[in-house]
Amino acid sequence: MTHHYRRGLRFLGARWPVVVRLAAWSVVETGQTFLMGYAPARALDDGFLVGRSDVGLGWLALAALAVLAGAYGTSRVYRAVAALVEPLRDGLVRNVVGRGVRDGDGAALSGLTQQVEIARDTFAGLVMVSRSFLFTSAGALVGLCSLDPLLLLVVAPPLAAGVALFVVTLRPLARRQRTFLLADEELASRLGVVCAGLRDVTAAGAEDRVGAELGARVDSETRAARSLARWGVLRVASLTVGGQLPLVLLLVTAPWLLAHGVTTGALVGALSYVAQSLLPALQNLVHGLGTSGSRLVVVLQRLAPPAVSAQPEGPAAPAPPATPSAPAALPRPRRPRPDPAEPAGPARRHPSRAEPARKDTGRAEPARKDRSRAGSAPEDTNGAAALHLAGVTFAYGPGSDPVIENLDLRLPHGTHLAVVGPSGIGKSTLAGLVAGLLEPVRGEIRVHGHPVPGEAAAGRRVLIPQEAYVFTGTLAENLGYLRPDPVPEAELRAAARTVGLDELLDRLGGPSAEVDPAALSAGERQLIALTRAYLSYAPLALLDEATCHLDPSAEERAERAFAARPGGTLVVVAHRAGSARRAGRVLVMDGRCVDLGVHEDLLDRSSLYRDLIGGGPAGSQPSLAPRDPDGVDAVAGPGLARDRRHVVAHGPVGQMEASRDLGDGGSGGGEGEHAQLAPGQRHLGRLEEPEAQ
Ligand SMILES: Nc1ncnc2c1ncn2[C@@H]1O[C@H](COP(=O)(O)OP(=O)(O)OP(=O)(O)O)[C@@H](O)[C@H]1O
Repeated sequence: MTHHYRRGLRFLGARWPVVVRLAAWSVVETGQTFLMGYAPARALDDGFLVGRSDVGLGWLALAALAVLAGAYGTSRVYRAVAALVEPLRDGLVRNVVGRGVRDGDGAALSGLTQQVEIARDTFAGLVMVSRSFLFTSAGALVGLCSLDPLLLLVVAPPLAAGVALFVVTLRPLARRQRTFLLADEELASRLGVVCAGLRDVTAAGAEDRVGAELGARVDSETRAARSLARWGVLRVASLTVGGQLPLVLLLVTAPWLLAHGVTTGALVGALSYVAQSLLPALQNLVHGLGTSGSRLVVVLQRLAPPAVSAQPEGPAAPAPPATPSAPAALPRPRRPRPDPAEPAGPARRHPSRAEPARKDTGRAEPARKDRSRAGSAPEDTNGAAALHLAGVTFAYGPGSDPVIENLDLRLPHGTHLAVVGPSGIGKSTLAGLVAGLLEPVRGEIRVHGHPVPGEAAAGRRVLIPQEAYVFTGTLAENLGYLRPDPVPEAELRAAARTVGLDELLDRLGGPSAEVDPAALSAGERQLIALTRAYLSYAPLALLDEATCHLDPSAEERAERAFAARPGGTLVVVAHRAGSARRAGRVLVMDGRCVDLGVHEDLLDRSSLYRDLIGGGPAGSQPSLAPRDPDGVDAVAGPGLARDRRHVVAHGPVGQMEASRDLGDGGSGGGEGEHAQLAPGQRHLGRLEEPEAQ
């Protein structure tokens, strides 16, 4: 900080003519301070108290003239201050613009020029308050002395003690003020970054980490504020001792002063000096220097050329942020950093609003570059299913009804499962549970034998939600986002062709074309998200209405692409009937009941499924989402998969418990078992798919 004081003195020294002009006009301004106490004293003693009203009025008129002269002086003072402050501003602007042009950082430049304005205003304020205190106290002390030196004896010691106390506390207080300011700015800038990137935070499952980081910053600001407040008490004490104690002393010692020749007028004049000049000037000094001084130091430190910028003082002082407009930010999408993918706590968010499990897919197992090996998963527990839910129960709150209750589900590698059910029944919740975005209250979920949540499981599944996440960057960056290694262009183009992104890829100008997410349609964003997931090494793909903005043929192409991924397993939260018909298995969710089967069988036995699929002209693509405006009532089209190999289902908890015994005996799966069911009747037992497809 001393460095800044020295620079400040050098700055003032180089402009001594302006400083002299400022002092001269301050003297004119101070004339009114002197007369503020002296004139009433003379008006009383020489005028009104001795019956000479004309003299009294004359002194008062002189005081009024002094106020006018003082006002003129003040206006000239402002000009002189401007002449002092503007060069500072010009110098700072030259400095930051030079840096901005050199570094080519426009955002930082705009932030810094804003700070230059703050520096200029703060500096002007400082010049005004310190100058005002200097000249006001000089005028008042000279006035007191001319009235009676005894008055000086009463007023000067506490004033000196107050100023001394203030000076002593100035540095520690400024340091704390600075720490607080930095903590406050840092918190504000981090909040700015986090708020703008909430989507990314959710996408990365980083709420806990970001929350903890922000919490630590809030705590650090609170600590800084407390420490500042403690030192602020001393500042108030200096004000009390220097400004208010003289008033009290003047009143208490009044009899003694009068007995020692001080006149009534002089006493009134002294009170006027203290109450109207010294106290306000001291107040301004204490508040102005204490607050603006440290603010100026902080801002100057930031604006100073790096070579001369001082290190923050004090052990608790955090490093200043890079700039307010370009703070050290969250990982930017263009240069993604691996993030912990698995949220640790219980249910926190709606999965359909979440983003794909990002880098976790590749990061968990970076060596697995061979797509054909993805499904074989050599590290997986022997014989493990692609997805296994055992007794999974989930509720959104401790007092809420479970959305999913005691669900068992086992999908072998290569399964293509469609999940259907009325709106709000829990399809996205199921996807969120498998994706590790939500944590079951009870039960266990495993992906390729690895527990969810867990890093190994995170590396083996990818969730594509309805809201496709596309960021500003090149198409290749967007598409390769879930891959730890660079994606060869040929592979990228092949994936785009398979999923149905090729047309957009060509239209945008190839993989290196910049993507403006706002300029894309929702369907185009979905195609990008789908291709990105397709390119990932995660063998289990969860499509949660991820194709709802595509037309039926584009949806079919994308789903078939995922279903055909070697070793890949596909779970589709179906948006249209076509998705259910295409899938090898369909899971019908109906509150606490679920029903698992093949499309044809479900049509036979599940009235809910029939309702969801609807009845209409053959070949149409009815929507499974009742709220979907595109939904058309239609019968399931031709070409249905007539796979009746296996159907098992379970009912509500009680029934299921009872049925397990039953089911264990009879759930070997197969047509015979299914044939025993009347249409629409639920088959009670454990939800399980045979390993063989
Ligand atoms: N974050 C949340 N907090 C509390 N309740 C939630 C939350 N997200 C979903 N729910 C509730 O959980 C139930 C299941 O929601 P979910 O989104 O899983 O249904 P869905 O079958 O996917 O519906 P849709 O087809 O409309 O997307 C609904 O009643 C929903 O209101």
